[in-house]
Amino acid sequence: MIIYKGCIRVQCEKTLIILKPDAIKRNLVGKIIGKIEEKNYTIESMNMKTLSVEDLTYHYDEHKGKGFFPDLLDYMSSGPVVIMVVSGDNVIKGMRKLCGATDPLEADAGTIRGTYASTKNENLIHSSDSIESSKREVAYFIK
Ligand SMILES: Nc1ncnc2c1ncn2[C@@H]1O[C@H](COP(=O)(O)OP(=O)(O)OP(=O)(O)O)[C@@H](O)[C@H]1O
Repeated sequence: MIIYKGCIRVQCEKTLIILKPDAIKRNLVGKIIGKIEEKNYTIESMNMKTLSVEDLTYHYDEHKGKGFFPDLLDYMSSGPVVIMVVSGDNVIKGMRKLCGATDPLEADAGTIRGTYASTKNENLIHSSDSIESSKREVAYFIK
C-alpha cells in the first residue's frame, strides 16, 4: 500500500481543472495554484493550450443552445488556458468547494471565485463536477 500525502494512493480521485483565459490574463495562475496546493492536493499534469470551438462544444455540451453559450465560447477561446489533472482524497468535491459558486457574487469568502472573480461570465476556473465528468474530461483533454 502506498501512502501519499495522507491518502491511500489507489483511492485518490482525480479531477480536471481548467484555469480559464481570465486567470492567465490577470496573472492569477500562481495564486490559484497556491490555493490548490494549500489544500494538499497534487498536480499530476499541467499544460497550456488555446481551446478550439470543437473542444468547447464537447466540453460544454450540456449548455449548447442556452442563451449564454455563444459568449461562453468566445470567452473560453479568447486566449490560452491551463489544463491540470489534480488528485487527492475527495478532490472532486473538495475542488468544487474551493472554486466556489458559479456566480462569484454568491461564492463563499476564501473560495477562488469568491476571492478573485466578479462575474458569472468570467469566473476563472473549471472543476469537474462528478467522477463521470472527471473521467470524460481527463480522457478528452489529456492525450
Ligand atoms: N447564466 C449564465 N450567464 C453567463 N455565463 C454562464 C451562465 N451560467 C453558466 N455560465 C458559464 O458557463 C460555465 C459553465 O456553467 P456551469 O453551470 O456548468 O457552471 P460550473 O460547473 O460552476 O462551471 P464550470 O463548468 O466552468 O466548472 C460557467 O462557469 C460560466 O462561465
